[in-house]
Amino acid sequence: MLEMRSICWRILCNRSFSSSVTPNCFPLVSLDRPHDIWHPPPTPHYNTHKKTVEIDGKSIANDIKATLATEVNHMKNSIKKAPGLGVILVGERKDSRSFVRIKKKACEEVGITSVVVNLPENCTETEVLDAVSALNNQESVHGILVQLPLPCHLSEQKIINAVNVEKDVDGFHPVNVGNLAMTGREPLFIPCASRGCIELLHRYGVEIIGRKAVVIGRSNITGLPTSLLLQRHHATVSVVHKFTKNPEEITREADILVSDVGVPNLVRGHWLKPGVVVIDMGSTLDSKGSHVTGDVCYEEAIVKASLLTPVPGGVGPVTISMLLCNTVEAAKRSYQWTENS
Ligand SMILES: NC(=O)C1=CN([C@@H]2O[C@H](COP(=O)(O)OP(=O)(O)OC[C@H]3O[C@@H](n4cnc5c(N)ncnc54)[C@H](OP(=O)(O)O)[C@@H]3O)[C@@H](O)[C@H]2O)C=CC1
Ligand SMILES: Nc1nc(=O)c2c([nH]1)NC[C@@H]1CN(c3ccc(C(=O)N[C@@H](CCC(=O)O)C(=O)O)cc3)C=[N+]21
Repeated sequence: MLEMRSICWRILCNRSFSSSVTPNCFPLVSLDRPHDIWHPPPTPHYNTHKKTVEIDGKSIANDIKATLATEVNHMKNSIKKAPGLGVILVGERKDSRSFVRIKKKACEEVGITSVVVNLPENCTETEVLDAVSALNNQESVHGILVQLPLPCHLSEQKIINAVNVEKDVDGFHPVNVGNLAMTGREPLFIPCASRGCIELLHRYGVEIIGRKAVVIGRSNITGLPTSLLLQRHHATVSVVHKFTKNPEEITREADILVSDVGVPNLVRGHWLKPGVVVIDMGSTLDSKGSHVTGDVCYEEAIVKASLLTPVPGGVGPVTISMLLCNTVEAAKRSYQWTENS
């Protein structure tokens, strides 16, 4: 038996948690706290047969969504309010439209109200800022997401800065990122893909403390927050980017490898140490918009890694469920409502 306490779970349930090690029964895991360091089971279930285990992100996401649906239902019965997500989508990019569709459907599944503001590709920055401001002021909207990337003529920086920090469910506002980076500070929201990555590691019994983690990519939305969050969970983190020389020499050292690049098959078998845990966050949609590919060469990784996320069906669905968590947490904070109130 392992005892695992997480702030997030305590907020959800106001009790500590004890469970046997199965991937589908873990509580949600949030940031580390001095007294909430999670200790892994002595014999992780995933590598007992020395065979690579594929991480089932879909079933974890379903599990999280079921928990959230119950909670949202309680909230509706108790205060007659539902959590609300506002999404701003600019332009016609196929991948962005597809991601927004997925997010909207996931909201429906758990009872979160969602509103999508569609703006044309050639809209002005003022129009986007006005849309952000309208959502900031809308009481029924607790979370705001501006789908990225934005067309080049719009300042992503200005627009993200305009989102109310308390509604920043993407966790991209500099105040939230700064608080994630600084020891002793707590962001209101952790970026969904990074939070999803830690969630998967915890649910599969992967020890993070003291392990060597390598993150490929350093973008504001995935690589950077993932490396910060892994550090907060006490991994020793190296970051690889476009200018890194001989990246495979660095990745071969990794106990945990996270790839956040968007280049299919960048990570080859000889980049991996035998037994490594691989989290493939890459998600590249083909030109027809029908097939998504990760960064890791799956056929080569499956014979080297101990644990591997597939694409699709790995970290992607968990990222979406983390967005739902962040939105429910935002609504709870806004109404000062807990399961026990
Ligand atoms: N599954 C999920 O939940 C999510 C998936 N994604 C996916 O993750 C991927 C990355 O997204 P995003 O971070 O927005 O992309 P960006 O293009 O913003 O960032 C890519 C990063 O990869 C680095 N990079 C590019 N080429 C190489 C290379 N050859 N070797 C090493 N590093 C390289 C860049 O380095 P440099 O900084 O030097 O330019 C940069 O830091 C995309 O496929 C996206 O769809 C994103 C969010 C969530
Ligand atoms: N403001 C903002 N927030 C984001 O979180 C954000 C963003 N902009 N821009 C783009 C990236 C990308 N991203 C993904 C989320 C889910 C999947 C996902 O669910 N993928 C499925 C497959 C999806 C499919 O089949 O099309 C899977 O891996 O199984 C992928 C990628 C979030 N992003």
